[in-house]
Amino acid sequence: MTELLPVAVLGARGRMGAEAVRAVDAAADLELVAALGSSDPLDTLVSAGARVVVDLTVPEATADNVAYAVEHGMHAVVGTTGWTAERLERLEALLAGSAGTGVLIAPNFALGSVLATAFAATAARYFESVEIIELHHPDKADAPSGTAVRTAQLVARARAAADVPAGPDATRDQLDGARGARVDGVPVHSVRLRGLTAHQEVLLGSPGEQLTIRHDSFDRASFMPGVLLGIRSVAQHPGLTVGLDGYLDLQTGGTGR
Ligand SMILES: NC(=O)C1=CN([C@@H]2O[C@H](COP(=O)(O)OP(=O)(O)OC[C@H]3O[C@@H](n4cnc5c(N)ncnc54)[C@H](O)[C@@H]3O)[C@@H](O)[C@H]2O)C=CC1
Ligand SMILES: O=C(O)C1=N[C@H](C(=O)O)C[C@H](O)C1
Repeated sequence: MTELLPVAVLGARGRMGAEAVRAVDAAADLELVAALGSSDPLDTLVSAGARVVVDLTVPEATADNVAYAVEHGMHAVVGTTGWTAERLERLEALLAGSAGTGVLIAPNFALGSVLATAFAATAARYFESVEIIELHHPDKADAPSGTAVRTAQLVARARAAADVPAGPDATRDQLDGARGARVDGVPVHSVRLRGLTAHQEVLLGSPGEQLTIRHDSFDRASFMPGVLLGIRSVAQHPGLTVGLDGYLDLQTGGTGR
């Protein structure tokens, strides 16, 4: 009989965590050995024998959770937002001393979203203007979304590599925030609206034309194939991978930091 892969979920009683618990439970090759909430001790991960830890918690907790997993030789699959450049650098330093341990930080587990971001990065060099609108449910803790930040970073990277100048913008703001936040120079606008789940539009404009790249997650089920792919693949990808595209055969140039 093939051995089951022991998996723990952190944030197990949250919206994403509860969905991940169900997905792991339903997978014939995985065994859910721990499902932890905010008041459960991390030591449980060791006593339960977890090999892969899935973190779906909050930006304030995720870095310490992942550090604990890495320090104890467990791989981590992370969907939680809030991974700044400084946090990623600290994690990379930690991973340098833990040969063989893999961490996947996936701003978005939905395949359509990963593709939409890749398409946006590909298109970005061909248009004068690029702006991002992300739209989410109003219980979301953070803005802008991790997906929008990642998309803006990859768009900016692609435009810089092709020497595309900043988009034209003669507007003077009459109110702070009217033009959104800038992520690496790309305007990002955040909508929070009851009824929504997770949505994003990348608007690309040039004289006389517009390309809109839109992705919609209508249900958190959309994230589960990506979560399962991450769990099953993370051990084969030692070190840090940012973006599920790092585990897929996409030509985005967007993997890594
Ligand atoms: N990468 C992706 O595809 C997706 C990522 N997310 C991100 O995942 C995170 C969670 O999102 P939701 O489930 O909607 O939030 P949520 O608020 O429903 O769930 C978070 C859960 O984490 C728990 N928690 C807080 N600190 C903890 C700790 N130290 N240990 C264990 N549990 C802890 C909370 O009590 C809560 O139950 C957010 O950062 C969100 O942006 C959400 C959807 C998809
Ligand atoms: O909080 C959410 O819901 C989501 N968070 C992630 C993000 O911030 O990008 C992924 C997805 O957009 C849903």
